[in-house]
Amino acid sequence: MTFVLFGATGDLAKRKIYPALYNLFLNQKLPDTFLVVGIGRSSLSDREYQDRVTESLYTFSRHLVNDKAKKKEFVKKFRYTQLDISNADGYKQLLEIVEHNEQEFQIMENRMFYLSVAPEFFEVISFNIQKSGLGATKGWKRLIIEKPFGHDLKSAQELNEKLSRVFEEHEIYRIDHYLGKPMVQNLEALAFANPVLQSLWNNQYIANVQITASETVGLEGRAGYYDKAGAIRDMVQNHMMQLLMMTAMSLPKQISAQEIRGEKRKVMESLRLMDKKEVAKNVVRGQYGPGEVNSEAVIGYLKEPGVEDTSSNDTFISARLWVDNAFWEGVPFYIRTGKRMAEKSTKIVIEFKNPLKELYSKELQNTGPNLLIVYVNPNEGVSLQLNSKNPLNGEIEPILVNFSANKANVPEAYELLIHDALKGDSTFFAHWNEVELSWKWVQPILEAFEENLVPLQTYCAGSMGPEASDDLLDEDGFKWW
Ligand SMILES: NC(=O)C1=CN([C@@H]2O[C@H](COP(=O)(O)OP(=O)(O)OC[C@H]3O[C@@H](n4cnc5c(N)ncnc54)[C@H](OP(=O)(O)O)[C@@H]3O)[C@@H](O)[C@H]2O)C=CC1
Ligand SMILES: O=C1O[C@H](COP(=O)(O)O)[C@@H](O)[C@H](O)[C@H]1O
Repeated sequence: MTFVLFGATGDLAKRKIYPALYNLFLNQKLPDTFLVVGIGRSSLSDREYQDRVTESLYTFSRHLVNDKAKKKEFVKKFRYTQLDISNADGYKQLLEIVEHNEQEFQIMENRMFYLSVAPEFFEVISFNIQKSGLGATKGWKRLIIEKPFGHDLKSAQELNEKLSRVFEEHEIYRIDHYLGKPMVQNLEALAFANPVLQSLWNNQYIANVQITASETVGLEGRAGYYDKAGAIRDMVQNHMMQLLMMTAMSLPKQISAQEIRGEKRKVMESLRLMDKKEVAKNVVRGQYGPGEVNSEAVIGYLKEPGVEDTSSNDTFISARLWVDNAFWEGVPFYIRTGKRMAEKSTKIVIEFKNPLKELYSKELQNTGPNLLIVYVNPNEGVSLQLNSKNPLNGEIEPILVNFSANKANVPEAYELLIHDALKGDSTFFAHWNEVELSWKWVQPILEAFEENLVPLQTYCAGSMGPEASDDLLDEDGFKWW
């Protein structure tokens, strides 16, 4: 297999892709014969490129690089080609290099094209892969692409149309790194391996579902991208919607990529679309002001380097969604995500109905609802909030039954995903249908923001977002957990 990596000198390659490949190599999960052909604009010799790969392993690999011989064997597989992505002629030379190496090292003609470059290059690269003959292999060809997939519904559809001239849907692996997180991959197992949960996973027992992805970081030098994207495109259209699909999907008859993606698609098809005039009733749009995060003073968004002081970009979104199918009719799904919030936490909270409270209101006055909490990041685990009698005072009070996953040596999201793509398993990649349906839900929100139909609420850095976000749940008699 030849792993053709566009963007080989970039940040993602250095932080995620090389360490992931190295860990797969150590665990013997890469094909016996493989070669990585890295592509960038910079001028580098193979040796200089290999040194960069080595440096990335020392800095970012989850395994210590203490076996020098193994490390040497691994980096020997890396070759570098300087190529301007938009220059069609350069791809002929790239084909020659790939073919030469395939022959010399008897590598099977399986080619993985990984586009770790800005999205405006996706189209030209795929076009040139086809035109140069790189895509005409005797084995398989696959494409891994990073987000963002389009800027809105129309641009996503156009991009997909162009990619699908070169790659069939089953050859395209759209990375959403949230789908590579072990606890997200565990969601379906939690349901199918636990009949007790499975039988409760519907509107008869569940009062609401809350999905939070809060971050403490601010812009991290990415103003150029983020100020145009906002939380709505950066997190909601992709990661939050994937978490929603994974939570709301019904158990498929078989655990296969096709069936799971089919169930996710059904969720998206049942998602109630909003008219842009309804957006303000269901979506809260926020931007952080100055404040304190982890006991340190931080500046507000408008003072961040690279951000115009008139920017109305959203750094926080919360929203109420409805999945109009037989399982979820009447159950609100709430999502919230933002930068510069009080804590770094991604979690899914299922709040169960509490019919007994009506009957025993006096006895159960100190109790809480039953909650199932799936901690995705940075902690991984599951908690169940039950009510139990406190032997000290005889009161019935909430208690938490906790399971914390052992994170030692758990593969990182990119490792799991690259391994799946190499095996041809697309279960945890975003299918085009999911991406398109997700943009369909997001599109009226983009338009409402554009036309200023939704007030921009300022929140203090270090808080859990604007008050309006709490009000959204309060209207329905709930609160964020
Ligand atoms: N970094 C991250 O953590 C994440 C990134 N992503 C996505 O991954 C992709 C890559 O991001 P990132 O690595 O951060 O980007 P960088 O800006 O760090 O790297 C961009 C890469 O593209 C190469 N490049 C740019 N223009 C050309 C050109 N004309 N011809 C050839 N090569 C070119 C650069 O080469 P050179 O250095 O030689 O100029 C470099 O290797 C983006 O789509 C981003 O949205 C997604 C999630 C997280
Ligand atoms: O894709 C992105 O995700 C990160 C958050 O990822 P996590 O794994 O740390 O939860 C976010 O910071 C970034 O803005 C976004 O592009």
